[in-house]
Amino acid sequence: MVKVAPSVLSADFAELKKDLDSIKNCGADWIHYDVMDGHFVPNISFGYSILNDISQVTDLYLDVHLMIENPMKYVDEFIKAHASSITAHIEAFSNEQDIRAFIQHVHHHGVNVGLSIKPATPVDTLIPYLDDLDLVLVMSVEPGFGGQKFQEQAISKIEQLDQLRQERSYLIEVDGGINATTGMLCRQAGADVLVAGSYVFQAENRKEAIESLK
Ligand SMILES: O=C(CO)[C@H](O)[C@H](O)COP(=O)(O)O
Repeated sequence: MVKVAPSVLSADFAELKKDLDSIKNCGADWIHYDVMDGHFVPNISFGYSILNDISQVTDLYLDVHLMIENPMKYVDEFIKAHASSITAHIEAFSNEQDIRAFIQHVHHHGVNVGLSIKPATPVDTLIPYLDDLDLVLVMSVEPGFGGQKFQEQAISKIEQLDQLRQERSYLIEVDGGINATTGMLCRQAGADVLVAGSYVFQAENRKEAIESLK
């Protein structure tokens, strides 16, 4: 069954513990944690200290999505803050050696590792690394903000990633503009994890929203 990963970017930060408990009770599988630095994307969110606090009050899988320049500079802080997986953007690296070093480093610490692609980045850029990844994150909006419209080209990317893998060697995750309709299209294309921010957190009934994605 598909996993649902509500993005805490859309949570009420003054009521974070309450919101985390609410999405767990409503059937969320993972927490998606969007880290934005104001450079790689034009928005600033939160860092590793808040992740560490969250890790003390939930047992949900902590799916960290780094939308930052120089991911290697901060990765140890997110490992120490109990990330379950750490995904960085392939566009944030300047060469293949740095990408391989990042993957090896995260794995060395027993944490799952992923690479993400922006809407304009082709799946082919990921091919050299796929055998070493636990997760591939397809952005279906331009990273930076919640509440944007789903970009359809994500579907063919998910299909391509599904064809490239054997025995679900890596999970395919999709993020941005996910609701019951777009979520269904992504599932049919082969997605395993649906990130949903506004659709879950702004729903009148979060349980129904999460169930509609599953
Ligand atoms: O990574 C993100 C933005 O960069 C968010 O996770 C994503 O946009 C989810 O929000 P929504 O479901 O409201 O589109």
